[in-house]
Amino acid sequence: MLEEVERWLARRSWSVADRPRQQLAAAKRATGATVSVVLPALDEEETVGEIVAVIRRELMGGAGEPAEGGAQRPAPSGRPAPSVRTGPEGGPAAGAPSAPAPSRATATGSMASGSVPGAGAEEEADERVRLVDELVVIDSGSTDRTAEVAAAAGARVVHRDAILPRIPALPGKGEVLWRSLLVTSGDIVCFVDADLRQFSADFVAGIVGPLLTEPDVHLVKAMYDRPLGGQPGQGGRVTELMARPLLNLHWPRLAGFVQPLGGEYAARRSLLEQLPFPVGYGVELGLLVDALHTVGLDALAQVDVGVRRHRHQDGRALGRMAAAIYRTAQLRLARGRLGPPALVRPVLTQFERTEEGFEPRSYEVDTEERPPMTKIAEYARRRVA
Ligand SMILES: O=c1ccn([C@@H]2O[C@H](COP(=O)(O)OP(=O)(O)O[C@H]3O[C@H](CO)[C@@H](O)[C@H](O)[C@H]3O)[C@@H](O)[C@H]2O)c(=O)[nH]1
Ligand SMILES: O=C(O)[C@H](O)COP(=O)(O)O
Repeated sequence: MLEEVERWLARRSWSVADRPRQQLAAAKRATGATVSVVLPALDEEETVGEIVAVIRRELMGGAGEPAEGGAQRPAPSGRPAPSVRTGPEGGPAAGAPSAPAPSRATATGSMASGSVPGAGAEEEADERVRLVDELVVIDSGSTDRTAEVAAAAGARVVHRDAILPRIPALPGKGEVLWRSLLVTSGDIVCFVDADLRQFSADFVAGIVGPLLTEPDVHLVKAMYDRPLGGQPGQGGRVTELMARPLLNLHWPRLAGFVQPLGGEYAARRSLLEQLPFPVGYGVELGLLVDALHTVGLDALAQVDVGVRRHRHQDGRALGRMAAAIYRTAQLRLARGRLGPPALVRPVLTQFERTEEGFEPRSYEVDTEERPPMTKIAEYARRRVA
């Protein structure tokens, strides 16, 4: 792992528990920033309603329901506490150095020093938590009841074809994220997948938080454990098999992202409006690489929001997703969007959830090649003999 990435992990990886919602609400008032949440949705009638309801209830002042009390909420059990540890490269957890991993206090040091005036914890007891100003579901061409369910739960629903009709919509998730910028107005735009199960409002509060409290942060991705078939850490197959190797080898500065493909991320509109959006599943990798080149690594961050459960696609569908991601990378490489000079010995950094957080473990990538056997003297001699 690059030293720059180790430093970034210590500075720019947090846990949702680091920024209580009341503190975020105060920061939001102090800065006057507005927040839009966008849910791209293609046939998500089973899950979209619950996600909309949770966001409205917990982050939009309850929409008629009792407001959250002024006391800071205790962290529910299972809430992530630590963020990312910068540990030894390639070593097991037991081999961790005695030097302390970046603690939560370290990670939030800039907040503690009051980077946003008025963002202290002493807020009025009856302050409602209004972190989200608008919630929009962009219907990506659903044939099920996604639009009705989302509207009934309280979202504004906009069909992709109703946005910018001058340019006919192309299929794909990136297309609707791009179009969403035209029908939302928040200074901060927060994307959340509509297929999440057991959704927690921490997903939104976690990634919007640093954008409200850290003026130098421009894009924040969620990180989480991703179970698959009941097994922790086994989800995110395209992430592990395609995106992470691509990023490590071509953009090693982005190797510290635990979930580079995750669909939950928030960014300043001022950044998003400058970036091209791949229309399909390449959009996350494309935005990450282009954001790196536009605002630099220190303007990017990640926040641990717990566990992500979602609808899993089958292997063939993931193969098509992987191809789109590879193509997105290829286009950026062709445009000269390269990271620092290739590492002499390329490494792959993976992450493992431990009690302390996500622990990076780096492995050398096989890179040596043997010459054709005809170049080997012993082989030539053997043929003569
Ligand atoms: O044409 C589409 C396809 C998907 N979606 C929505 O986009 C979200 C994510 O799509 P999904 O098929 O569930 O993606 P995953 O298989 O979960 O893929 C992961 O990896 C992708 C590639 O980076 C990301 O886009 C996803 O957010 C991320 O969850 C869901 O709300 C979908 O309804 C659309 O709106 N339009
Ligand atoms: O992000 C990914 O890698 C894909 O969404 C696949 O995720 P899954 O393996 O958890 O289905």
